[in-house]
Amino acid sequence: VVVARNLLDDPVTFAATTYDFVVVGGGTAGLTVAARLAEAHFTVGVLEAGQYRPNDPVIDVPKNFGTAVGNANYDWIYATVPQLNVNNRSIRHPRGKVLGGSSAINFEMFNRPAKQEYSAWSALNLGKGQWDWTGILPYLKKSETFTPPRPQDEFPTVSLNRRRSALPALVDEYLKYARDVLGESVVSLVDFVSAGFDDASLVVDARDDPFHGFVGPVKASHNEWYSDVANPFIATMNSLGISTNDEPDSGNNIGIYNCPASVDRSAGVRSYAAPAYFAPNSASANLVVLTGAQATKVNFAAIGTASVAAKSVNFLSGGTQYTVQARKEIILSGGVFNSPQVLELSGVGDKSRLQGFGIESILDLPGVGENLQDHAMVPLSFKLTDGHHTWDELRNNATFAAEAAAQYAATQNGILASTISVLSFFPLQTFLNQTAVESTVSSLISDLTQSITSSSALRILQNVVQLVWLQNRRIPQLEIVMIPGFNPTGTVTVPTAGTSYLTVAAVLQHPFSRGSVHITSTDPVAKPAVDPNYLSVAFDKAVLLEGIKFIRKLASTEPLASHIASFNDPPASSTTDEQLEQYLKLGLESLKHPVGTCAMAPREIGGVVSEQLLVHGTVNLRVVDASVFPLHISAHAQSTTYAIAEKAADTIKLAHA
Ligand SMILES: Cc1cc2nc3c(=O)[nH]c(=O)nc-3n(C[C@H](O)[C@H](O)[C@H](O)COP(=O)(O)OP(=O)(O)OC[C@H]3O[C@@H](n4cnc5c(N)ncnc54)[C@H](O)[C@@H]3O)c2cc1C
Repeated sequence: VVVARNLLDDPVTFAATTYDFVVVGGGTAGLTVAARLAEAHFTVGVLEAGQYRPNDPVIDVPKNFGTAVGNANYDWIYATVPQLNVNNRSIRHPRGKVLGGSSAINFEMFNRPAKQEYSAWSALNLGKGQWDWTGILPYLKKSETFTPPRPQDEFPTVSLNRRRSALPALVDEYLKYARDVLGESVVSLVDFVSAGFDDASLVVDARDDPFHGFVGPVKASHNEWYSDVANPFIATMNSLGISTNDEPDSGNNIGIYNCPASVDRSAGVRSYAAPAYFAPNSASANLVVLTGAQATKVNFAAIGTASVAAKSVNFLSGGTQYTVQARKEIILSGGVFNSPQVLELSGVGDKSRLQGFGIESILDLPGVGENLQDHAMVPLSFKLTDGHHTWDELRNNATFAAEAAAQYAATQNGILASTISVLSFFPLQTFLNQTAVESTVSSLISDLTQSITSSSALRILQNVVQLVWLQNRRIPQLEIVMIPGFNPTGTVTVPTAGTSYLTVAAVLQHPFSRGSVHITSTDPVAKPAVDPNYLSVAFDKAVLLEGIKFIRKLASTEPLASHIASFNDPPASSTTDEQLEQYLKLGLESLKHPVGTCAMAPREIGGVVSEQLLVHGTVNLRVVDASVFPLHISAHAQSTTYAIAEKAADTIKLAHA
C-alpha cells in the first residue's frame, strides 16, 4: 500500500495545524473541492472517517461493484427506519466510508439529466448562481475525461412515437392553489418556476461535441464486454417506442442509451475521487488528509447578529476528541446523511428539534435534514434460456471465472471490466396512454391540493416544477435499468445454481414523496434516522406499478421474449394489480441516490444553503455534496455531484481572490 506523503494518520499533527479550509468528508465532492482549492495555493485539511484503500480490488475491479456494500471497511451501512408503505421494511442504504466516499463503492454509471432539470434548480434560486445547464455544463466537462464508445458499441435505432398531451389544464389548477396558499410574497416564484424550462439558445449542434470534457480527473468510458441479451433487449425497447439516444449527455437524455462508466478503460479500474483528485495532489503540501477521523461538531464565533462565522471543527480519532481550526472556511462534504447530522450536532437545524436533545440553537434552520428525495427502484428478474452469457457465468462456472480473472490480469479487460450500461429514461407518455396519464396526474393533483396547507413553500414550489415536468416529454419520469445477470443487490430471492438471469429494474425519477434524516441522539457516533418515506404520495407507487407492468410487457415482446425461459421475480402467476403491488412492496429498494437534505434554496422557502452553497445565516460554512440538490434529477448522482464540487471550488476561490 502506497501511503502518500500528505496522508496523515496522526490526529495530533493535524489538529496542531490551522488550515485555510477544513473539509469534512473526503468523498466524491469533498476531495474534488479540496483538490481544486489546494491547486489554487490554499492550505486544505480534509477529515475523512474511512481509510485510504488504493490498489484494492474490491474497489478497483469494475465488475466488483456491489461487493463493498455491507462491508464496514467501505460502507457506513445505513438502513432506513421501517417504511410504512413497503411492509414496514427497513431498506438498505450504503454510503461510502473510505477515501473517495461513495464514488469508491458506487455502481459506476456516469450520466446526466435533461438540461431543463437544472433550470429548475436555477429557478428555485431565482436565477442566482447560474445553476442551470449553461452554468453546470462547464463543470460536468471539467471533471471528466470522456472516451466515446467505439463504433461496434452502437445500439440499433428506431424513432420515438410522439403523442399529444392534454395536461396543462389540470396543472394550471394546482398552480392556482399554489399562488393562493403561498400568497403575494412568493407568488412571483410560482410564476418563475412554472415559466417553462426551454432555452432555445442551448440548442447546439451535437456533432461539435460541446458536451464532453477530455482532460478532467474522472475517466468516463464504455464497456467492451456486453451480454448477448443486450441487443435483443435494446431492439425490444426500440419496438416499444423507446428510441436509441446516441448523445445522452447532451441535455436530452430521453431514450435508451449506452451509459458511460466511471472506469479508466486503459487501466481497467474504477475511476473515483481518490485516484482522480487526491492522488495527483499527493505530493502537494497544501492538501492534507487525515483518515480514520470523524468530525462531530462545527464551532462558531458570533459576528454581528445576522450571521455567524464557523471557526473550528471537533473530531474523533481513535476515541479521542480533537479540534482543528480553519482560517477561512469550513466545508461540509459528509454526504446526504452525515452533513445534516453534523449541522444538527452543531446547533444548526430546527430549533425545537435540537432543544429536545439539549443542543443549543446557533441557527434556526428548519430545512436541515428535510427534503430527502431518493430514486426508489423495483427490480424484476427473469430466467434466461440456456447458453446465454451474463455475469451469472462467473458464479455458475468456475472455469469461466478463472479464465475471466486471467484475462483481466493480462489485459485489464473482459467481463470483469464491465459494468451496468444499458439504461433508458422516458416520460409517462411513453408507457401510459393519454387517459391513464391524465387520471394518474389528476389523482396526484388532488392529493397535493389536499396537503398543500401543511406543505413547506419549498415543497409547493417543487410540486409546481414537477407538475410542469409531467407535461414535458423531455423530462423522464421512469428509468429502466438492464442488468445482465441476477440483481446484485436484490433481497427477494437467491439465484439458482447453473442459471442465467436478466434483471430489469423500474426506477422512479421524480418522486413526490419527501423524507428526512435527523439525529436521534447527541452521540455523534450514533447513526441518524434515515426516513425516505417511500411511496407516501400515491403517485409514486402508481408510476412504479406501471413500470413493473411495462417491464413484464417488455419481457413478453419479441425479440426479447424468445430469450426468456421464465419469469422469476415476480413469478408469471402474479398478474393482477394487487399481486404486482405486493411484489412492489417486497422488492422495492433504493437505487442509492438519496439527495436534498441540505437543499440549495432561499431561506424564506425552507432552503439550507444559498446559491453560493453557504449555510444560510453563516459567512463561511458551506455544504458541498449531494445533499444540496434542491430537486432530484433523472440521472445517477455522481457526475452532478462532481460538477457541484467543481463549481463550488470556483465560487470559493472567487470569494477569496
Ligand atoms: C452502493 C452505491 C451505488 C451507487 N451507484 C451509483 C452509480 O452507479 N452512478 C452514480 O452516478 N451514482 C451512484 N451512487 C450515488 C453516488 O455515488 C453518490 O450520490 C455520490 O457519490 C455522493 O457524493 P457525496 O460527495 O455527496 O458523498 P460521499 O461520496 O458519500 O462522501 C462523503 C464522505 O464523507 C465522509 N464522512 C461522512 N461523515 C463524516 C464525518 N462526520 N467526518 C469525517 N468524514 C465523514 C464519508 O466517509 C465519505 O467519504 C451510488 C451510491 C452508492 C452508495
